[in-house]
Amino acid sequence: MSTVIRNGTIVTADLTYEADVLIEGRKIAAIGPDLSGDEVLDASGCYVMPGGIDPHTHLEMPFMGTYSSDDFESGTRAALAGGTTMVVDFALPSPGQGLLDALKMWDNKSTRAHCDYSFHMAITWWDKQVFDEMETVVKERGITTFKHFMAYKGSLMVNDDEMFASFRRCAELGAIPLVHAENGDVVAELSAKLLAEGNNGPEAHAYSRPPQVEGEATNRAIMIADMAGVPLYVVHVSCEESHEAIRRARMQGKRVWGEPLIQHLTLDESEYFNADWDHAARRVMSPPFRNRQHQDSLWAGLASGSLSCVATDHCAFTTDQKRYGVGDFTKIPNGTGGLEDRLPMLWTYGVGTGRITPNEFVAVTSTNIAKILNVYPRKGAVLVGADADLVVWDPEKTKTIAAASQQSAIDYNVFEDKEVRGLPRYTLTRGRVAVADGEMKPQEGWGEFVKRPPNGAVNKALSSWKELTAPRRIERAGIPASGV
Ligand SMILES: NC(=O)NCCC(=O)O
Ligand SMILES: [Zn+2]
Ligand SMILES: [Zn+2]
Repeated sequence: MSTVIRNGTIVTADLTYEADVLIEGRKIAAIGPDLSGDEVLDASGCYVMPGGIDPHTHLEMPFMGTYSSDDFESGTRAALAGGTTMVVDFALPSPGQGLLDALKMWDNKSTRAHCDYSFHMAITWWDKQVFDEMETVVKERGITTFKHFMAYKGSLMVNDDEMFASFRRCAELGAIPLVHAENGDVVAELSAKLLAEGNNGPEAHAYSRPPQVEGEATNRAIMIADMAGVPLYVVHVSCEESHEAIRRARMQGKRVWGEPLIQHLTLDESEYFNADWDHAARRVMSPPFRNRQHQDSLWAGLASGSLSCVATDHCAFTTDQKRYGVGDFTKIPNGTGGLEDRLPMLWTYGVGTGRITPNEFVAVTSTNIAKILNVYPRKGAVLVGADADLVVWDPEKTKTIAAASQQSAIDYNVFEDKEVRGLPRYTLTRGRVAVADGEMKPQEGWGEFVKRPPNGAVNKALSSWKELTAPRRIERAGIPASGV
């Protein structure tokens, strides 16, 4: 069975050109003029792009006394509806739980996925078992990224000594550490003070996490990674202070990537001042939404290349779940949705306004992360031999975002009423048409786990450089090396 995508304009991270795409089975078999196949998809007036890769989701995540409400079934269905064909979720051991044990739980949940997926592994505690199991996670399971929470004191947070030890282990294994960069100690102090002063509404969540807590933690993680000799990926960069630390590090030759979210790019802190408690609480996430200046900084980072990937951190809680925090903002489950809306929102507010080009759009939604995760060009590419994870993008198609018509299982949408221009005409997952003109054709269980090889090009280059510039003993006549 073959499929040909006809009459479209291919847009990749570096090229725009007219050609047909022939798919045989799960792969792209040919690219060129006048191709034919058993099934024809008309792409007239459309762009043919690599499907989106969302590197940051929390599907059915146990968190703050509950579970996020989108699981791998509804979450990946939402992804495909919006043109995303691969998600990377976080396997999260509870403190004291082994990494391999936690992975079994994520293996079970993910059997329902409609599109391909991979995992990051979180390091939530530290001892010899974790150190040892990291090797199996990388070498046998093909999971080469390890997340560290510098916030959520008392639950997921790790301290600097644990982070340094884990970063060094990542360096040895050719893996990449990720950080949620907020100073958890300061957040805990500020939260207690705000509550004591009677500030218990959702807006106090934002007051408890000012940009400084993010800037400080980002800079600290960058320096720790540099001392450990490992690249670093900073998730959900929301403010200039954090972006500044990343920008500076990159200019110094440090290997650091920053990931803003579509929510921080397009929604601002005024959401928390809404008189409706539910409206504000539904938007509580960490880091919180910021002001216009921070948003401008993030957009500039995407255009200039100092920020690399746009994600969602999709972690969706219903209104009822958010209400656990009535009277105490620290109990509002942290997280927002966005899987279905990331591409249309970024196209509308990024390409539609001229802040980024269509090629930059492909880079930040797909190709850059495929390279960072070392799965390029199998994913993130329109090339012969690549997986046929594709989106046929209609730049003129419009809709008004509404919870009533979304795939996500929750009862609201943080982008409610936003008008978007630019939507999938078709979404293909490994050659299978999962969305056709707004009609969903999902297949539960179609999604496959994507194993990733360690030691990508950046890890290799950085370890060579660190080895070359490592401190060396000065030989002195009559002084033995052992010190005896
Ligand atoms: N971001 C957020 O508020 N919730 C999801 C967990 C995390 O990434 O911190
Ligand atoms: Zn986080
Ligand atoms: Zn997250």
